Amino acid sequence: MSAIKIKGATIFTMVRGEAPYEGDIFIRDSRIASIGPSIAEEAEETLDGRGMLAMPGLVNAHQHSPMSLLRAFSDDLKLMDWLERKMLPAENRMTPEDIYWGAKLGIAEMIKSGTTAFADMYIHMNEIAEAVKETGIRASLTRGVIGLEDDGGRRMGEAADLIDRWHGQADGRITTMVGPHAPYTCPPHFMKEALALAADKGVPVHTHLAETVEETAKIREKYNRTPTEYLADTGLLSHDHILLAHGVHLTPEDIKLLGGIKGGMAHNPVSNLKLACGIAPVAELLKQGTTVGLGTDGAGSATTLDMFEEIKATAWLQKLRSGNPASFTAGEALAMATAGGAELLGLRGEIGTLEAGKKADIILIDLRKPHLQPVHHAESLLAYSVGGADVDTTIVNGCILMQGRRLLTMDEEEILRETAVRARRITAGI
Ligand SMILES: CSC[C@H]1O[C@@H](n2cnc3c(O)ncnc32)[C@H](O)[C@@H]1O
Ligand SMILES: [Zn+2]
Repeated sequence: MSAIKIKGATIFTMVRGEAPYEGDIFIRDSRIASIGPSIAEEAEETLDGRGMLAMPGLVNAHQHSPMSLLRAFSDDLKLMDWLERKMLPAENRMTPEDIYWGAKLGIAEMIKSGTTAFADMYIHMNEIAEAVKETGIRASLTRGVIGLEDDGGRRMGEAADLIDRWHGQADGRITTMVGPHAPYTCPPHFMKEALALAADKGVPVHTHLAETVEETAKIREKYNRTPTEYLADTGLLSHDHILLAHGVHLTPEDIKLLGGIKGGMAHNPVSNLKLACGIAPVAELLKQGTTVGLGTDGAGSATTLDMFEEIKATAWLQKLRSGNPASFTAGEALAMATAGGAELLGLRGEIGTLEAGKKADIILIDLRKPHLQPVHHAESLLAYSVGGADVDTTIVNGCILMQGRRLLTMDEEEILRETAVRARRITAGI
């Protein structure tokens, strides 16, 4: 039994309708035991929350964590060129060890910028799972599978092994999904095979959808469908839980189809901006009843894994798109980065808000800085002024992973040393 008390913080539970208040949080083992204006019970460890804002940890709902090795490696290309000419050749050179260190680099950045849970899709997933287990973060892991090559079967086998070996491991911090990569890399029979595996194992499906106009044109030419209709035809949209990434190019009919899904859409605005993919119709999806969370996508496109950047970009893009600054609020963007992401990872009821009984995934933001004062409206400050570097403390599953900006479960120097050498080797000459 371990207990931690956060004392005298500004608590922003992010429970709908609750305003921030001064108070304490008492954590016992992995959960919030009590939360309120004043808690008398003493704990083995007390964190001084004065000057800090406590809020739910951020959930990065779509990521490729080892792509941190490819950060700032390739700019100014369209998605297909970027993927085929730069990312895939570099990925083909990555060893399982590279993946392990790349994932650790990504996880270090996430913990340092307030992300406590993430959804990952990549290759060599055992190494990513080991990194998640060691570092203490929470993750939903997916072996990305592509059905265009003749070893798709082996990859599907690896997807099944990942689920058997890791689902529910690391004190329940790891869950898993099945990941057919995208409509343009997975023909119908392969999509159906992936769906059958997900149904058999009882796990969600995680896939990319409708990211570019080129994808839309390709799927129209091949199947005379929109990418969304294509997924509906293969049965994926009727699965028990589906995590879709992007959803930039959607027709009104597509949006209606997506209104009925269980799971939701991960919006990745920074990656979509940088690759000039477009602006996703987030407001329309929400109106239709689709849950929307936020993701960064890999650092190979977004360049950072700072979810506060995604929160800002989401609110600003939706305001710009509608031409109405009142059309999308700071609170909506924050809710997408917390409760929305929790729903997408299948963890609603466990994370996403600060409530007694929920998992203790909490971040403390140090507000004692010129760019964070005065505090008129906490939501506006969090959405528009706070950056990842303002996170002082990160707690996952009741364990402190960062305190005073110092990582407690990782050797930061070692990670920087290892990844610098590996990144150079992987990208040489590409
Ligand atoms: C087979 S593992 C996942 C695979 O996805 C690639 N990827 C990274 N970012 C994107 C994106 O924005 N759209 C499509 N695919 C992407 C990554 O490089 C891996 O190869
Ligand atoms: Zn992606």
